[in-house]
Amino acid sequence: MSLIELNNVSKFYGRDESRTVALESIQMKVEVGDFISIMGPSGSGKSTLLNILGCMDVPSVGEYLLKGRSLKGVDHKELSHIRNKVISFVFQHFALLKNYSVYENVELPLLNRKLSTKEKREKIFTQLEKLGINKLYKKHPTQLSGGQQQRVAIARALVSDAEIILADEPTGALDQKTGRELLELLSSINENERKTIIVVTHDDKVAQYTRRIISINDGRIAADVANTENPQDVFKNTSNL
Ligand SMILES: Nc1ncnc2c1ncn2[C@@H]1O[C@H](COP(=O)(O)OP(=O)(O)OP(=O)(O)O)[C@@H](O)[C@H]1O
Repeated sequence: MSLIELNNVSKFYGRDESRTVALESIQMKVEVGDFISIMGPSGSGKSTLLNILGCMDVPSVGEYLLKGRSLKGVDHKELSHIRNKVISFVFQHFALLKNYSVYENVELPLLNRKLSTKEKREKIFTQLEKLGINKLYKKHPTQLSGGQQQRVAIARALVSDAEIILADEPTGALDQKTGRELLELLSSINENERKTIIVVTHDDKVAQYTRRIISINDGRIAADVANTENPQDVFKNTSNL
């Protein structure tokens, strides 16, 4: 059984003459531990696909199966409950709350959990230490570099123990070196913690860090290939990310 399965999924926006076909007949399986990039030109449907994979949006046609369970007909409230339990998001512009400290930002996914303050604190510091930002716990996002902010966003994604991390252009707002460090971090989280990671990117070099590359064009899957390149080789002779 696959972690996620999309069966013949299409997504339309608008009606009649203004109708846009954002995705058409997508057939796709995501397995536990996959590290996938979704690539394609602007407007090809990458964000729409990520939103559907992340249960932020529902298909117009077709079926979404999560661990074998069809989410057809599941209401908004339950969908958001499932999403909060299983899926975490990392965004290009970090999406941190700027009036909250680093600690409070990472705490957000735990607010509805029945955990003691001590248990929460342990969970939060475990992630902050793993990402090398524990000393920054009192700071606010505006006091941090882009790379540090993205690490906070990753700590927040990991603290909930969600199995799937979806990242939309996670290195888009970072300089090359910081972007590479972040991708190495995601690779190690994928390998060491068996988190399933799906990254949307328009950047070939970002995709080279992942182990499976799905290309979409005009809302259709144009290619779905295993990536056998070793990122270390890809980057040996280039500083371009
Ligand atoms: N809310 C919406 N209403 C109407 N059309 C939409 C909406 N969202 C996306 N679209 C259209 O659906 C198609 C796919 O858009 P999508 O944002 O998924 O592409 P993308 O590959 O993520 O693009 P980009 O790389 O520019 O972010 C585009 O033609 C877009 O104009």
